[in-house]
Amino acid sequence: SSSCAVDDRTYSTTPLVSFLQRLQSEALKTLGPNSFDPKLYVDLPLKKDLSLTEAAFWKLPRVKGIIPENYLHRFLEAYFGDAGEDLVYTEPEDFVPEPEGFLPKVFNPKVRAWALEVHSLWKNLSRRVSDNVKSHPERHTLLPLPEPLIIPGSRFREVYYWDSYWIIRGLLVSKMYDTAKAIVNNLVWLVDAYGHVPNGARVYYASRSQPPLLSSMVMEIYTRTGDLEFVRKSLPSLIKEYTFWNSGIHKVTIQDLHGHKHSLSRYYARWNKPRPESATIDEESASKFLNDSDREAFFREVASTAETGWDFSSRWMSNSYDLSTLSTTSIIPVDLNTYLYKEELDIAFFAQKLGDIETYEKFIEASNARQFAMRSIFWNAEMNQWLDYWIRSDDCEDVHQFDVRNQNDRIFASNFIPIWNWRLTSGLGEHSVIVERIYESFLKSGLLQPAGIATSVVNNGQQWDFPNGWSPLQHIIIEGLSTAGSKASYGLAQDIAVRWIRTNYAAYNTTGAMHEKYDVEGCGKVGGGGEYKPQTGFGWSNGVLLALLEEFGWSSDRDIECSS
Ligand SMILES: OC[C@H]1O[C@H](O[C@H]2O[C@H](CO)[C@@H](O)[C@H](O)[C@H]2O)[C@H](O)[C@@H](O)[C@@H]1O
Repeated sequence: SSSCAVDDRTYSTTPLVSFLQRLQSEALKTLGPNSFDPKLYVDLPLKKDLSLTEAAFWKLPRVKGIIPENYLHRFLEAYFGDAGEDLVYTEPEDFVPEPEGFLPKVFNPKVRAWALEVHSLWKNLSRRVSDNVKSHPERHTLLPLPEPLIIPGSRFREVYYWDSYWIIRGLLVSKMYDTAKAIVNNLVWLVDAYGHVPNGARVYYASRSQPPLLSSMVMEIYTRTGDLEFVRKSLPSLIKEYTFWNSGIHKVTIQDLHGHKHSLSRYYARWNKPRPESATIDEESASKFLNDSDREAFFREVASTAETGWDFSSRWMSNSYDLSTLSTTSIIPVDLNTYLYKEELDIAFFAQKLGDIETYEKFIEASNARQFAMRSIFWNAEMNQWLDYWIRSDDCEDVHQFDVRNQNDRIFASNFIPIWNWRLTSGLGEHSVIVERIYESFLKSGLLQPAGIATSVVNNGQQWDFPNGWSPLQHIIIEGLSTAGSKASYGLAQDIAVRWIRTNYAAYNTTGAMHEKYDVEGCGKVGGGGEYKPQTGFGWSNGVLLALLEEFGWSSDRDIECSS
């Protein structure tokens, strides 16, 4: 990690989070590591004031420094509600069992019945913040979002930033426009409160964000509903969020070989301690660091990696098999800049619709500059992929000098994320030729597997690596391939969608659930690896499934079962 002097101010933690983290660490000593989920403890709502709770905690007996299990259980019961209790179930008002015009291209009766079941899962995932949080915010780590919301599911019992984009894509297929707008209104509320959208709607997530897709959410909703008033209300927050990503520690300047200076963005959390939701794990991972400043630098990389949404992945490690080599803050990521490019175009579009020509022109100019920057810094014409750029850890200049050897030529699904917006290929050559090259490069990459697109080609046990496939990455690449304007790449998009839908279906039949991630080596296999047990529910997988079924349909004579 970098030893350069940077603005390393961090968020301060709250007394409640510090206490719950202490409880988490004591609970681990009592209960042991088997099936221990550290996040549970920082999600516990207090029944009484913190001072009373803390006083009772310190009075608990300890045997050889450990709280006996029966005492711990009694204490938890007396002083805390259940994790997740501060969110209450609420039936979405715009839910109907079979919306009019639902999935008109899905004819196969089995697939239709299943899609309707997945559609009905929105009801399971629908919540609102309980009144207790509003009356006693200091007893909860949950943030008091004003409107109804949809959670990813299982241990992810609160709103997540980038998950919400695919949840909204699915809600739009389900014609649940009000629920989709409520999600955006909540995120806008968060931008107004924090200046950015936190990773998730818990106070312990506030020091970092997640991949910025807020403008994309507004765009999808606008495209479906034409609601310009909704755009007008959201636009100031989109601009505020844009500033967060393009200033201060998130902004990096790099000079190319022709002397052009480019501004690009990176992930960078304002946090240099263990992540509260995984503090026991982070403490353990940091045990090899002997001095405080190395530990702090490592914790900063861990939190910044959580900001990427890809936590954790060899993509952020200089040694693919060693988590302690995380270097996220020294990496300029292809996907983040693709999302920001889109944000610039979206803001320009909205501003033009609203007659704000000055903002329109400013954001068109910004998008042109980022397009040029991405072409100059990320594009690799030999591989026909966009590669993350690594800033050397000893390069402390304000302006970094481009060196092609600092492009990371390892293979990740993110190397193809820019195809989500084909305007990013302008200046690279004739469109049809570039499409063909990228298409070939993707086919040769090793990412395409029997059940979908792998996240990387390295199997190191991390969850954002091989053999896991994640719905958001399938969706972006499929959408990119399908909009390239080439028959072959549309065919490939459809082929990947069919593989993904089949694997989701097979796993749903055997497990009764939609999953957070899948193992793409074989049809019907669910994902694994990482620091927590695989989760079900699952917001973004449901959203992507519905969006793919809407785009590609399913004919009555196409089998849904895994093909042998
Ligand atoms: O508790 C560990 C980490 O869990 C989250 O990350 C994973 O789940 C999120 C919700 O589906 C998803 O947005 C993220 O991409 C996943 O890696 C959380 O976002 C992390 O910040 C947290 O440390």
